[in-house]
Amino acid sequence: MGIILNGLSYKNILDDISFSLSEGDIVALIGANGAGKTTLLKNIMGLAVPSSGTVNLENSRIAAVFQENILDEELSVQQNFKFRIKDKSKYIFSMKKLEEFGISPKALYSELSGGQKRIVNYLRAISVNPNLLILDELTAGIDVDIRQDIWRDLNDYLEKNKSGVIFTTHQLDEMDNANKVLFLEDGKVKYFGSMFNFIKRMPKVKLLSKNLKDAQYFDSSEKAVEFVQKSGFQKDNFEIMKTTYTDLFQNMEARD
Ligand SMILES: Nc1ncnc2c1ncn2[C@@H]1O[C@H](COP(=O)(O)OP(=O)(O)OP(=O)(O)O)[C@@H](O)[C@H]1O
Repeated sequence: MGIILNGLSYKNILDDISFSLSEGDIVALIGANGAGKTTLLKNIMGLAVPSSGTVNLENSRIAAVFQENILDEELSVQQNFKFRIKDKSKYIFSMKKLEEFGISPKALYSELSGGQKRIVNYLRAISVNPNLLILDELTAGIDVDIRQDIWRDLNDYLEKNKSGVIFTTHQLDEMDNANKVLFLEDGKVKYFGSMFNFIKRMPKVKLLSKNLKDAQYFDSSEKAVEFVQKSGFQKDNFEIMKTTYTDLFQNMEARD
């Protein structure tokens, strides 16, 4: 399994995107609203044709979950799966998973909540045993405990199948699951590389103060304290805290 993108551009949305992934890579595709994440995934899937550049998928069996629902609304969940999964053991496995997630196989797909539909879409995707999963906002609008259940299940699948994954999310804590980060800004790659380096290059602490318009970022608490002392901030007028993924993300966007 592998993906190689070479200079992919799409209309005026994506600009000269190149990166490659290999087996077992779990990539967090992040970026602000409208950065081009979904458009990139659709180009990879062949649902949109690049204006220039190439997408090379080597021995990849891809399954995707996009934000739109693609199963038949008027059928039950069970009927939807029966139509799509020919292998009996995979079908039984999917039925078991549905029950683990508390979803009745007999329920009409149209009557499920938005979150339940996404779980069903995810289970349908893994039922075909893909070695590349494309997950666009899989956990959007899903309660935190169910999100954790989905990630536990997905990590279990990945461990057993050595599949690659590209997932988008606005829940930046989900980046913990990734080993690589692809950060898009205005359709361009702002960062592509290991999660480890992504975190390493970012500041460790942030300083908030009524005296500052924006948060200030520092490589160490000592440097933040030095700044506070130099600026003469009063004790109750500032706060120094550890950076979170949200800070990393905002800080990268604010750069250049
Ligand atoms: N079918 C389309 N035709 C024209 N423009 C489109 C189309 N789909 C998306 N766009 C535009 O392309 C840009 C990128 O959209 P895209 O949905 O890929 O962003 P995104 O990063 O996935 O955003 P979000 O986080 O909000 O889902 C946006 O400016 C959007 O308006």
